[in-house]
Amino acid sequence: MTALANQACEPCSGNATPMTKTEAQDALTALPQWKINDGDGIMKLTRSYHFDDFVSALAFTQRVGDIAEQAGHHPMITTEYGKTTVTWWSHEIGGLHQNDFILAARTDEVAE
Ligand SMILES: C[C@H](O)[C@H](O)[C@H]1CNC2=NC(N)=NC(=O)C2=N1
Repeated sequence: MTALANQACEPCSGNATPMTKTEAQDALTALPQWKINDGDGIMKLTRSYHFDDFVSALAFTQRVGDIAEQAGHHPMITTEYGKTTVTWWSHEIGGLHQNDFILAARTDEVAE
């Protein structure tokens, strides 16, 4: 498990400050396959994973769901034939928090 994936998540609290764009870009260096998009004005961390079929994409989706439930922090997941897209952000603060980067790293850990 990578150092980032092994970090403890902080409890989600509405009074945390969202990362600045610079802070998010810096944190992104630890997650080279991930992208930051803020098309709707909220910075989000996203990556697509490719699989041979729908069943594999769905099984990965469940593994990500297990990570989320364990952490109490949840992504948006789109699952289709051969592809699962995972997007992390912190709803309560309307942006990115270190928790999102930790959980993105944990997501990479369960992608076979
Ligand atoms: C009550 C519950 O713990 C909170 O609503 C959690 C649930 N999961 C969450 N997931 C994400 N990504 N952001 C949140 O702010 C969040 N809040």
